Amino acid sequence: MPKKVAIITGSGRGIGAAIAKQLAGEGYAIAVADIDPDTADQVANDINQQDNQTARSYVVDVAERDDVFRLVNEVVQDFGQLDLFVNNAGIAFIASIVDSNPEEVKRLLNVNLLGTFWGIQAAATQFKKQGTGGKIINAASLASVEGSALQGAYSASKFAIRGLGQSAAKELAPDHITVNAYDPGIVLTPLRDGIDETTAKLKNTTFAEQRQGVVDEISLKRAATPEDVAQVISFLASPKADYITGQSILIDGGMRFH
Ligand SMILES: NC(=O)C1=CN([C@@H]2O[C@H](COP(=O)(O)OP(=O)(O)OC[C@H]3O[C@@H](n4cnc5c(N)ncnc54)[C@H](O)[C@@H]3O)[C@@H](O)[C@H]2O)C=CC1
Ligand SMILES: CC(=O)C(C)=O
Repeated sequence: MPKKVAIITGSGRGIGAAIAKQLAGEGYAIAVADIDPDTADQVANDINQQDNQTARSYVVDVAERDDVFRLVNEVVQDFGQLDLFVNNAGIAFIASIVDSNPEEVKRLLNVNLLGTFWGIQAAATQFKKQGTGGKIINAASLASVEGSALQGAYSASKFAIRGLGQSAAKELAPDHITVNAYDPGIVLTPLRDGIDETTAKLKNTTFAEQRQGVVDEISLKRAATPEDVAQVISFLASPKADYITGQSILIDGGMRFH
């Protein structure tokens, strides 16, 4: 039986790399798609070195609609089909709304929000063409349920991704396409390190103190690993989640309840 095929954007490192490795271990052929060709190659090589695991690397800037459609076409040419699209790529910066640089704001919205929009559009177009149904999973965030100071653009992008996912879930259900999201809290990745480094500078404190302050807010008293998050994507991608759509799952160790 041919392997199911998954595209994971932003899978050259961090949460995306953990998702790629988790799903490869579960039998998916993986398209490791990232703007950084070197890290994408590295993750694909790591996967291919495991017994019976398959991956290929692809370069994509998710902010570019043509790039995202080209990615889907290339993956279908290489692997014959598409079953799962994970819109994981995302960027963040820390600044007050008043001080936010307009170019940085536009780039963030282009990558996080429009990148997810194009991903849904390209994946759903392919699923409809195949007539197979499919699964789309989007990276939202704890920042999609509660805004934080110094994360205005980021929070706006993540709230919007949740709304977009709900609309897509309703529109695509007749084609047996489910659309869900994951809402991590604090995950130990380069993106989170960047947030804590900048926040520490702005608050005139150390990185260690800033990080500890954040971890103190987590009921489980530890930040998540990328592998913690990948377990939830594994569930959402599996047949166990066939009857779940339009949902967003908090993975924050009990920081917020709603
Ligand atoms: N780390 C955390 O604490 C949290 C992360 N998230 C979300 O999870 C997702 C993954 O985050 P991390 O792994 O922490 O980030 P990361 O910065 O460690 O990794 C992101 C990956 O995306 C790639 N990327 C960036 N822009 C891209 C573009 N335009 N096109 C294609 N690839 C691009 C980067 O090259 C990198 O490999 C993001 O959407 C982020 O907003 C959500 C909540 C918390
Ligand atoms: C990076 C991120 O999504 C949070 C919640 O800080």
